[in-house]
Amino acid sequence: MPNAPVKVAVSGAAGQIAYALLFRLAQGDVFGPDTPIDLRLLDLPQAQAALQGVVMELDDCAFPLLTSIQTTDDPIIAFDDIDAAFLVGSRPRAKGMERRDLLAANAAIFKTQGAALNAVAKRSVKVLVVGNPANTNAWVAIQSAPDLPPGAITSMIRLDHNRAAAQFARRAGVPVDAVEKLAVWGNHSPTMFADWSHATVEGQSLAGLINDETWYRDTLIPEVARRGTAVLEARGASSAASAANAAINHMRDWVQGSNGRWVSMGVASIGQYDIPEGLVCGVPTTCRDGVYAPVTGLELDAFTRAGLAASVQELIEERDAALAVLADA
Ligand SMILES: NC(=O)c1ccc[n+]([C@@H]2O[C@H](COP(=O)([O-])OP(=O)(O)OC[C@H]3O[C@@H](n4cnc5c(N)ncnc54)[C@H](O)[C@@H]3O)[C@@H](O)[C@H]2O)c1
Ligand SMILES: O=C(O)C[C@H](O)C(=O)O
Repeated sequence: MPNAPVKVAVSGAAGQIAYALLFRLAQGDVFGPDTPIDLRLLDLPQAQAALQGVVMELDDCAFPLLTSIQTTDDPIIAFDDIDAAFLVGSRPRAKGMERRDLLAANAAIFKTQGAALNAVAKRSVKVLVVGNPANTNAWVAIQSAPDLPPGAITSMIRLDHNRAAAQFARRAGVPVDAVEKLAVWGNHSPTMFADWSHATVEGQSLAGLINDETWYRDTLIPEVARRGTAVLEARGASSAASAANAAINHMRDWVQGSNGRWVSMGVASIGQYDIPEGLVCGVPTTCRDGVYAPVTGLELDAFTRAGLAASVQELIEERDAALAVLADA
C-alpha cells in the first residue's frame, strides 16, 4: 500500500528556482517513489497568472505521485497542516537598494511566513529557507514560530557544499561521491568557508591527496564563495537548477537520512564552535530518522577558526539589523 500523501508548500512557486524544483519534487526525488505529494504553491498576487502556467505544465507531466495542487497568495492556506516547506520566494535586490533595505523587506516576509507556520503547520514540519539572505531569513522565521520544535526551520548552504565537493573531486581526480566529511561553515554569502581539514577520500586525507594548500586558500575558497556571482554574470540570472538541486538534496537527506555522510546545513546554533546560540549558521551535520544532528567536537585549526569567525560576525550583524527592523515594525 502506498504511503499517505505528504503536504508540501513551495513559496516563490512562479519563480525560476521553483521551476527547476517542482517537477523533481513531483517525481519523488525528495520523499521517494512510494510517497504521493499534495503541492501547495504560494506566490504573490501578481504572480498568480504565471503560476497557473506552471500548474498546467505539472498537470501535463501526469506524475503518478502528484495527487493535488493548490495555488494561493496566502501563507495560512499554503502552510495548513503541511509536512514540509521550501521557502524560496523572497524580495530580490533592486537597483540602488542597500543591503539594509533588502534585509528589511525580507524580514517582513519571513516574519509573516514564520507566524503562519507557527499557526497552522504540522508540529513535525521540516522547513528549508532558500530565499536570500537565507540564514537571516530563517532566523527571522524561527523568532516568529516559537511553538515549533527547535530545529524545524533550516537554511540552505548545500549549494556551496555541492560546489566545493565538485571542485575538490575534480582537483583530486576522484568521483564526487568519494569526497566525504566536507564542511561548509557560516553564511550563504561570500564569507562562507569551505573546509577540507576533515575531508577524506577512501579514508585518506583529501588535503594530503591534493597537497596544494595555496590552491585551497587562494583559489578554491574564493571561487566557491563567489560562484553565485560568476553564474549570475554568465547567465544573466542567478543559479536556478543547481539551487533547486541543492534544495532537493538538503530536504531528501533530512527526510531519508544521509547514511552517515556529512552534509552542510544552515541550522540554529547550539552554541558550539563559538557560534552564538540561535544564530542560523552553516555547519556539518548528519541526518537520521528525520532528524539532523550537527557534527560536534571537531578540532578546528586556526585558519578555519578565523574563516568561521568572520562569517559568524557577518551573521551577527545581519541578525542585529533584522532585529532592529522587527523591533520597529
Ligand atoms: N540559498 C541559496 O543557496 C540560494 C541559491 C540561489 C538563489 N537563492 C535565492 O533564492 C531566491 C529565489 O530565486 P529565484 O531565482 O527563484 O527568483 P525569482 O525572482 O525567479 O522568483 C522568486 C519568486 O518569489 C516570489 N515572491 C516574492 N516575494 C514573495 C512572498 N512574499 N511570498 C511568496 N512568493 C514571493 C516572486 O513573485 C517570484 O515568483 C532569491 O532570493 C535568490 O537570491 C538562494
Ligand atoms: O541569488 C544570488 O545572489 C546568488 C545565489 O545565492 C547563489 O549562490 O547562486
